[in-house]
Amino acid sequence: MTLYSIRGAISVEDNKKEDIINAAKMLINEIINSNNIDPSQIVDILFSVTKDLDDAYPAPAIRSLGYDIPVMCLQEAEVKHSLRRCIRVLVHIQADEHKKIKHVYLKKAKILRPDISNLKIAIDGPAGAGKSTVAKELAQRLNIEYIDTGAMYRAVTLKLLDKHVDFSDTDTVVDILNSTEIQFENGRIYLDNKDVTEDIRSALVTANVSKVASIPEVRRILVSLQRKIADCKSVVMEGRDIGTTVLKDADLKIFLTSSVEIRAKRRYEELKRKGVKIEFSEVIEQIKARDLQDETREYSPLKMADDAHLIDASNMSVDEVVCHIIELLK
Ligand SMILES: Nc1ncnc2c1ncn2[C@@H]1O[C@H](COP(=O)(O)OP(=O)(O)OP(=O)(O)O)[C@@H](O)[C@H]1O
Ligand SMILES: Nc1ccn([C@H]2C[C@H](O)[C@@H](COP(=O)(O)O)O2)c(=O)n1
Repeated sequence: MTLYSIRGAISVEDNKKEDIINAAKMLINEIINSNNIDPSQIVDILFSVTKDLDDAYPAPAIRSLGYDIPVMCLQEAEVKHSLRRCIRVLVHIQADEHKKIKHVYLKKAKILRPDISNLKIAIDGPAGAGKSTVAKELAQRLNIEYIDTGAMYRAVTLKLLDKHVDFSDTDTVVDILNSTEIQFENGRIYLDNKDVTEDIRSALVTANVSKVASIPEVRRILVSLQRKIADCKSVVMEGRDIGTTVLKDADLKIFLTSSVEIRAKRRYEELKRKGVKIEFSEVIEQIKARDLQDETREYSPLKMADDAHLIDASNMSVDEVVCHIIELLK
């Protein structure tokens, strides 16, 4: 017999008896199911609750599930800025067989262990809104993966341009896509095993990517790949249709924007820093043209998901935006 410890946590909507009991039940059921436990293997259960949950103890959830297991409830240590309305649990089990333990974090409590909780954050918005800057920083702070879906459309565009493919020749576009490999590694993007991180930012790719991104077959293939990437790990994924199409069930959806003048100014300054010679008027026209094409395409256009949080970052620093998103996660 081996003794195993399983950790878990769940957030509770309101400080109401029913919500507390239901959340505790959901947490225990998920721990049992995802660890393939026979309830007779459970030795004891220790719950802790944050101070703001005082309408009921979570312990009755165990009895209402029909289990006769020793249970204890404690108050969690109060720590500044920590997750509110949260039930944490420690479950001890004894088993003859070897078990690979899965700790379970549900709802907003995923923020307690983003590394293991399949947390999905979707960030959408128009061109130059700061999506990649914010998504990268957020992913780094949460220690989870950052996926730039725009880079995937750019990589496909680069390949089609290199092969001089007519974008309206759908059969050839699909054939090429089906034999294309796109991978992210250490912040770099690889197209058929070649590092194309810089090449996909060229003016030619930028001018053509919206056209390629409006081809339904291209979107279908890339959306499926994006879902596969997010399937078994925590991600911050950014693009144009993440909240509306790719990750409809995301834990948090952000629609990030700024005025078109501010977006153009920031992009213009960025290009100047990189030594690119371009007029401000051209940058603003490019941004407007890309927005128009992304917003008006027939298939999966850029739009805010109904359940997304709107953030206008016109007067916010990157740090302010990231901190605001972390607060929304709690
Ligand atoms: N809140 C902010 N304050 C100041 N500068 C910002 C802010 N957010 C982003 N930037 C700057 O604006 C520029 C555009 O940001 P970024 O490339 O992240 O936008 P994006 O939405 O990913 O753009 P695209 O859709 O074209 O890929 C960058 O130079 C970035 O450093
Ligand atoms: N999920 C996505 C991501 C990107 N696109 C399109 C829209 C852009 O014009 C282009 C490049 O994106 P960027 O690198 O500028 O973020 O790709 C999309 O349609 N859907």
